[in-house]
Amino acid sequence: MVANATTPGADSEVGRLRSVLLHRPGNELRRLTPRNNDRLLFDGIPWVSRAQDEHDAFAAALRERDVEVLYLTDLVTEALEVAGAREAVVETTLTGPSGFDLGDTLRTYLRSMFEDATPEGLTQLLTAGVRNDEVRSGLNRGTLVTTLLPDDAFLVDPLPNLLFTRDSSVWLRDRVAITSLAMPARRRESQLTELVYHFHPRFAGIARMHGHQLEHVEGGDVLLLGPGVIAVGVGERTTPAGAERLARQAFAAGLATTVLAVPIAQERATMHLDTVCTMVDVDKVVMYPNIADTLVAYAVTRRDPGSEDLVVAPPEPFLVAAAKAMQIDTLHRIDTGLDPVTAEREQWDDGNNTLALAPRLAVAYERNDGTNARLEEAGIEVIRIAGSELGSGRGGPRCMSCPVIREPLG
Ligand SMILES: NC(=O)NCCC[C@H](N)C(=O)O
Repeated sequence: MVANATTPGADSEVGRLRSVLLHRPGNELRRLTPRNNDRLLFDGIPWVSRAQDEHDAFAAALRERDVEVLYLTDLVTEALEVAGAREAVVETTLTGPSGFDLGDTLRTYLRSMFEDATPEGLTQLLTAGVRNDEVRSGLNRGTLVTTLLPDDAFLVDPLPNLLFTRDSSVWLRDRVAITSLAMPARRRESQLTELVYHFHPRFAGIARMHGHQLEHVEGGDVLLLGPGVIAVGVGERTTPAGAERLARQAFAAGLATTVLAVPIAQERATMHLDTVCTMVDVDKVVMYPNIADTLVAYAVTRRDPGSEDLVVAPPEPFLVAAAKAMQIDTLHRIDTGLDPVTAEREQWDDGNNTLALAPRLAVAYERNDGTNARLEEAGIEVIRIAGSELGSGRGGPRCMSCPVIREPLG
């Protein structure tokens, strides 16, 4: 089954976007302070109401182009109404690695707090987290844990990076892969996407793959280059083992014939493949030129249909390997900037991180003048959005969106 206007699924980066999952920034951003922002993966302290305005304008630009906007927190709240959902998420939040530092008394207290909350209230607790000083007064005698932890210790971490819905799930044709996020500050995010895709009635019967407890894969590293061709960045966030398992699963489910494993430098500027390269047309990418000549891909295929054995080809220049796998003559590259300094500045500000709404129609941050001009010279219509506050988390329009329905390319 391939996506049509109503069936969830996406099999390309540029097919007409019909439905998208976003997260409107909320109280979880109000948790950021100069002492925790590095650990929580923000480069500064965003002005929250302005970030919300910018995000609302992003959502409005999508709706104007007939894209349905789904909000993650609405889906979580609705999923929590379904029998079994609350118990499942309370368990994954308070036990196992996420609840390791709580101790039994506090865990019991938080469990009853979570069980008594309304669905909206529980969504708030799960997204904005819980600070020590918020519960200490409610506990009669306190616990050793609440007594010894500082006031501002998080008993349940806030999730400011929920803003980047791209990373915690990814649709591959008619299946959704629940990802496994590498950074401790983001690991709980895919407990929420798991909750939504498991329990929300809208996704009943949808096949799920990968899994939040498996090897690390993040959606920002996964690019659906064309029918049957998936590129997977391998670096800070997606491990070689994560890419290998995703490739195996994609082959087994008939979702791909070639997976391109693309090593990227393990550093913040290149945390995901979509920070250096996104598609803006069926045969065009906007790409960070400073690495364009050194980026390589290892084409991974199956030895033969039905076989578990993978064949890994020697590395080739990324654009060459991609064009070959996509069976096109050339995958054209539009550079982020003409000179290396502009290119580096605009790559940092997510000039490469565009969201295609259709072939040759892309949403981009307005601040990247050079890149946007070059996109337009290349025949791409650019929908500019403000991102001064949104960008403080280091992610652009692609990072902030998870396509749920894209029409197949005609
Ligand atoms: N796909 C993306 O590149 N997402 C951006 C994620 C930014 C977030 N602050 C992070 O460090 O994970």
